Amino acid sequence: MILAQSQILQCYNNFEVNEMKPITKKILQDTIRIRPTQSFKGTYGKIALIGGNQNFGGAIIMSSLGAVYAGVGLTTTITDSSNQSSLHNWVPEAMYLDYHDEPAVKALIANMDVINIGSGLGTDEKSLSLLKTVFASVSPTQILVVDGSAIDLIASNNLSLPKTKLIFTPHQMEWQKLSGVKIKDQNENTNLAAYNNLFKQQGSIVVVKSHRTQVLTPTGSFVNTVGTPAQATGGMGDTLAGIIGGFVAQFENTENAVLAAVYTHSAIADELAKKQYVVLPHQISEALPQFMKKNEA
Ligand SMILES: NC(=O)C1=CN([C@@H]2O[C@H](COP(=O)(O)OP(=O)(O)OC[C@H]3O[C@@H](n4cnc5c(N)ncnc54)[C@H](O)[C@@H]3O)[C@@H](O)[C@H]2O)[C@@H](O)CC1
Ligand SMILES: Nc1ncnc2c1ncn2[C@@H]1O[C@H](COP(=O)(O)OP(=O)(O)O)[C@@H](O)[C@H]1O
Ligand SMILES: [Mg+2]
Repeated sequence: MILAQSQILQCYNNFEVNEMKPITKKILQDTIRIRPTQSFKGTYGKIALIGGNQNFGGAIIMSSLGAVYAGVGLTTTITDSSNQSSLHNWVPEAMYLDYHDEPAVKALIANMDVINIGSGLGTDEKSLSLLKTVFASVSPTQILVVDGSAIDLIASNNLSLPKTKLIFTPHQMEWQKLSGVKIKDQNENTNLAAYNNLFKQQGSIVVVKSHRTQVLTPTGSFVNTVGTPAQATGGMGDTLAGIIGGFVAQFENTENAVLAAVYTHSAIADELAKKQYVVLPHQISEALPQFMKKNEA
């Protein structure tokens, strides 16, 4: 069978559309900016991170560490009161608010550039109520990073999504719940098809985490080229969510900021894994300022 030229072009175009582009080191120089002399903490964004129930306090602490060490100007951690002193031991730069005080939560998030929700949030009634409050409060100009338990809650309660800039960070099981694509069937084509059906139109970004994380955006799809099994430890995704929040709060192009955060998280792990059997999430955060300095442009 001989294809007409227009059909060949169509095949080529389809191929181009489905081919995921590699995320490489170049994304760092496209994203991480030398800081202007005339700036102050307000220049680098305000973030609130919501999560960490009595059992999963570590998750929101690791996430907060990621955001602060990524350089966001002001960070507030909204969590269960049992986590307050550990939070301040680990990261005194972060402010604290009790997540049971929903009127105060509403008032605070109104002033944020970025809100992260879900790391260690849990899936009980309290968690659901908080998620609904946040969904009802966010505005279209804010960025909402949705991780962990918040993804489970959306899927199991079939929640409708708020009209804001959404970034989802599911691991493969969470992506299965959110998209309906079973883990065994997840690949570049099925993930992209589900993304196009469910998330593309509203302009959301989805970070499907795995040993080679995919980033699906309205303008293209990308696959990470770095990362190590030394990262396979609890809290690694919580940390990534914090770094993503920190990058999108500071850097202008949201899509590039997400790609740069995904690359940075794994590239630091690769570096540490040259000398360590396992890389701990907090070590990645602590290495961020030096890594970002080396790669600013
Ligand atoms: N120190 C802490 O406080 C931690 C809290 N965490 C929080 O705990 C909550 C539940 O987390 P998870 O749903 O990850 O943990 P779970 O262990 O509750 O659930 C994950 C389930 O998905 C399955 N699964 C299949 N493929 C997977 C993949 N590629 N990656 C991960 N799981 C896969 C697992 O076998 C498991 O059954 C989240 O809010 C999370 O943020 C976790 O991040 C772990 C550390
Ligand atoms: N074998 C691996 N190679 C590279 N990266 C990995 C590997 N295993 C896990 N990761 C990374 O670790 C993180 C795990 O995320 P997640 O399961 O949400 O962790 P948690 O919820 O415990 O913080 C993701 O960023 C994923 O890409
Ligand atoms: Mg997770």
